[in-house]
Amino acid sequence: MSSNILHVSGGAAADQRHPFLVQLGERVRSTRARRGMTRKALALAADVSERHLANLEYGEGNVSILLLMQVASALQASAAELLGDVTTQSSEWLLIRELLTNQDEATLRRARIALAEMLGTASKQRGQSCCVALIGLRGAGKSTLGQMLADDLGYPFVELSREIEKFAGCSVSEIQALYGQNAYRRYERRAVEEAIQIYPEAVLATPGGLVSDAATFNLLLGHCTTVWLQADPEDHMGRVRAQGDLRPMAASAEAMDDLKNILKGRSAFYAKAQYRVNTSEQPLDETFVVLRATVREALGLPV
Ligand SMILES: Nc1ncnc2c1ncn2[C@@H]1O[C@H](COP(=O)(O)OP(=O)(O)OP(=O)(O)O)[C@@H](O)[C@H]1O
Ligand SMILES: O=C(O)C1=C[C@@H](O)[C@@H](O)[C@H](O)C1
Ligand SMILES: [Mg+2]
Repeated sequence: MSSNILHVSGGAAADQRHPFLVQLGERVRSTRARRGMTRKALALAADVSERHLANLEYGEGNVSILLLMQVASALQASAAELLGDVTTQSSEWLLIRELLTNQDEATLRRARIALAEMLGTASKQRGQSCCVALIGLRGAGKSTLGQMLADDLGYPFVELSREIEKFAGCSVSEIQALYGQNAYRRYERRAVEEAIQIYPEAVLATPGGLVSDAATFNLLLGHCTTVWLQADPEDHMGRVRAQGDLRPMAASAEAMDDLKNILKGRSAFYAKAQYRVNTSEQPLDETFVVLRATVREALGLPV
């Protein structure tokens, strides 16, 4: 349905209103009712005309983002609440959001860990898991150092990308090309679920993009001892290039900028790992010494 036929009112014409705008209007009305505000009072507080507000409430007219922000602010609600974000859809959700709003990162982290334990997405056992997951961007050294670490610990080494390819019966790039990114993420989730179920002790090399799926990453954080293998952008690029593989920066004239942006966008997620080892500070064998000591100490094994 085209969105330029929205200035209609009532009766059969109401059928032409876009369902999203109708629901948006209903949420504005119900939030206003919850706040005990008349339309007139809200219009005044939001500095919009009553006519405009009525259009919004009846889903007639494609409201501008700025006007929506004004209305949300006057209702002391978030724009997400008016837009119908899942985290605003019940009284419990709203109360939980309120509890977490304005908390610092450290408190939010404690809340996430407590929730994961309560909801069963974290391992029941307290302390460090013997399933060690290495995370980081492409070329961080997850496969190379992961195999070395597994050999040293006497644990199986699990390359999650290979597990994904086994489930799918084709390569990672074929999964992405043939079935799309969402299907790939489902395979990735399944590979993590199976690995943590099958192996009480293992070293997992994870795909670099895993952190972009919050549910899969929560699962990993809840069940594994996690290490972020960090590197400078130049090293990520140099190592990936040396392997003759330019994904995910292929076909980009500004490959380095892309890589830096990906790293910047993901760093806050990679940083949720319990430990981090900087692989750019020393050559491979010395990095392994640092990683080995970090993991052995975490697992309570002799260094
Ligand atoms: N200090 C170092 N730490 C880790 N790897 C290093 C270091 N110096 C050089 N390398 C080299 O960098 C490469 C890292 O590639 P590797 O395939 O292990 O990364 P990866 O994180 O598994 O990447 P991908 O996400 O593409 O699977 C290896 O060839 C390794 O020998
Ligand atoms: O860093 C990335 O975005 C990716 C890395 C690969 O391991 C795969 O996860 C996928 O090809 C995407
Ligand atoms: Mg690898």
